Amino acid sequence: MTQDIDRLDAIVAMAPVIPVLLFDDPESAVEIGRALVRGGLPVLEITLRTPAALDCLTACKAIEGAVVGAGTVLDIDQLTAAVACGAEFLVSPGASPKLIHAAEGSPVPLLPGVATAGEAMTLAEHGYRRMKFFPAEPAGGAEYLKALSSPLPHLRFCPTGGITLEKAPKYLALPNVMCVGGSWVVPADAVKARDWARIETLAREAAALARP
Ligand SMILES: O=C[C@H](O)COP(=O)(O)O
Ligand SMILES: CC(=O)C(=O)O
Repeated sequence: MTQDIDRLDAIVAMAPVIPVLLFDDPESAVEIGRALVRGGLPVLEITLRTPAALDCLTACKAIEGAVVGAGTVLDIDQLTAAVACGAEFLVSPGASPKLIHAAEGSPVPLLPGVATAGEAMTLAEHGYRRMKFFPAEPAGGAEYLKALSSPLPHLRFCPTGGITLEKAPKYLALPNVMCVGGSWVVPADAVKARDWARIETLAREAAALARP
C-alpha cells in the first residue's frame, strides 16, 4: 500500500525519540526494551544488523506497552521476515526501487531514509510523506533539514544519525520534524554492565524533550 501516514503518525506521536537498537540476544533485548518503556520511550526500532535481531524483535513483542519495529530493512527478504515476526513498522537507511516496490505489498508502514531533496521528491512521487533523514549530522544537520522545509513543506522527517540529547532540541524545534532517532539512550557500556537503571534514566531524559 501507499505509506500509511495515519498509522506512522500515531506511532511517532508516542515519544519524541525512537531508540535505534542493536541487540545480540533476546534476554537482554527484553531487559533493555522494558527499561526504555519504563523511561517513557515505547517505540523500539530493532535494527536487522545482528544475527539475533529477528529473535530479539519477536521477544520484545511481549513487552507491555512497547511498539516494536524493524530497522535497517534493506530488501524484500528482510521486509517479509520482519513482518512475519510482528514488526509494527519498518525503517530503512535509504530507499531502493526494489525496496519501495516490496513495501507496496507490506501490511505495515515503511519509514524510508533520505539524505537529499531529490531522494525525498522521488519518494513523494510514490506517495511517501514521512521519511527518515539519515545520516542526519553528517548529511548537514538541522540547518540542512530546515532548508528542505520551504520547498517541501508537505514532508516530515525523523532525523537520525549522530544525534544526542544535547543535539535533539534543535531538530525537534523544526516544523518538518516529527521525532528524532538515536542510539545514545542505549550505550554499549551500560548494556555490557547490564545497567538497566541507567538506560531507564537516559530514556526518561529523552522522553522529556519538548515535542515537535
Ligand atoms: O546507524 C545509525 C543509527 O541510525 C543511529 O545512529 P546513531 O548511532 O548515530 O544514533
Ligand atoms: C539507519 C537506519 O535508518 C536504519 O538502519 O534503518
